[in-house]
Amino acid sequence: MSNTDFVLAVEDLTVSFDGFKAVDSLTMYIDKNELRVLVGPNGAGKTTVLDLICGKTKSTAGSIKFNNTELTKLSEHEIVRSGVGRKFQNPSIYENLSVYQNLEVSYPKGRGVFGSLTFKRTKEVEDRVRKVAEDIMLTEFLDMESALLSHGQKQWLEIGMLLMQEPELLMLDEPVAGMSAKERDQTAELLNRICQNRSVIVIEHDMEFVKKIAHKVTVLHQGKILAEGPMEKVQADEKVIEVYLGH
Ligand SMILES: Nc1ncnc2c1ncn2[C@@H]1O[C@H](COP(=O)(O)OP(=O)(O)OP(=O)(O)O)[C@@H](O)[C@H]1O
Repeated sequence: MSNTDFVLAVEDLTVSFDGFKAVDSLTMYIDKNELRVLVGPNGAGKTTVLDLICGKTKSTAGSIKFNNTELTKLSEHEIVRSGVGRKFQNPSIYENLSVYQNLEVSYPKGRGVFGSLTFKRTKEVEDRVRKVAEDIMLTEFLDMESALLSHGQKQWLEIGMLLMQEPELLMLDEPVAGMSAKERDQTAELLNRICQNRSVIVIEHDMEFVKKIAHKVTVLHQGKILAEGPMEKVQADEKVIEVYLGH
């Protein structure tokens, strides 16, 4: 299979911090419309992998190809523009704006100083806002000030703000942290819905949640892949059991 069959092809990716390899010769391929979950004990390198993909951290060696474009040579900004969206753990929404406005300002043309000055609410933007609001279950809250949303709804809004840019690859770091059981179920449905049109990489510790969303799971340990495959296979893997039970 050539690299062009994958949305994302990570090959021999390594990053050293003062000689310590946080990610060590990692090779991983993500398919179109795949939902991949990265799991692993604390310090395994999960966040660093996402930092490398979005350009926040520069690699020491190796390659990251997104639709066959080499990302390791691009700036964070260029990576976003090429179609990679990243959500960090803490929501960064504009609390004093309505849900509608938060989505609206995230529309690519409305971005930047020049963009916001010349920005007009067009039908295209409005249609996108409404579609995204539906995807993130916030249609009824479009006019509400975002500060008044629940913690879970704020997380969904931030996912929505990323969806406004129609990323082909979306990366989420522990999206259900702090959510209620019901919100977790709803988030699983949300993710299953949005990966129909894009690839998604999620870092997650909650194994019940992982089971509900993962097409495939990659287990990281000390910067390397310990196991990879469907959840049932990975859960039964002796190396994985060993690492998780800490023997
Ligand atoms: N900028 C940095 N400088 C030095 N060391 C770093 C840096 N970023 C990460 N590390 C180290 O790399 C290792 C991997 O960290 P990382 O945050 O990627 O792990 P993780 O799997 O996401 O863990 P957690 O589940 O706790 O978030 C850790 O030992 C961490 O201390």
